[in-house]
Amino acid sequence: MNKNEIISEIYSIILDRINRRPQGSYTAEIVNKGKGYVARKVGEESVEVIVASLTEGKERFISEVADLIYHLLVLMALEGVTPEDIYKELERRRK
Ligand SMILES: N=c1c2ncn([C@@H]3O[C@H](COP(=O)(O)OP(=O)(O)OP(=O)(O)O)[C@@H](O)[C@H]3O)c2ncn1[C@@H]1O[C@H](COP(=O)(O)O)[C@@H](O)[C@H]1O
Repeated sequence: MNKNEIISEIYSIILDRINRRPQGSYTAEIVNKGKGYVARKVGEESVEVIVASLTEGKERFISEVADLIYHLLVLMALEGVTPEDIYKELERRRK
């Protein structure tokens, strides 16, 4: 897989899980608990990124950043916001 496309690929898989809600899908499990639950997971993972940065070292930091990005993508999907929307906003801000 092209590394530059991994965010879009995972986002597509997340959309599929939200539409189909298959058994055994973690995405389906947290989405079934509601947007508030997913939003709180984003908050929880953000705190874990901070703790990893301050006390736990690089490997743990990488793992927690990946967890945060995944949960953010789920929340974005529930908001109807795509990675392309975020890329556009970042592009607009670029100096
Ligand atoms: N990238 C991820 C990913 N990163 C982290 N996680 C899950 O996020 C959880 C991490 O949260 P926690 O540490 O709080 O663990 P937890 O205690 O199990 O979570 P809670 O009970 O608190 O909700 C773990 O259970 C991981 O399995 C992910 N789950 C799925 N993906 C991607 O999403 C796709 C769809 O996954 P499914 O929905 O499981 O099919 C997969 O193909 C992956 O690409």
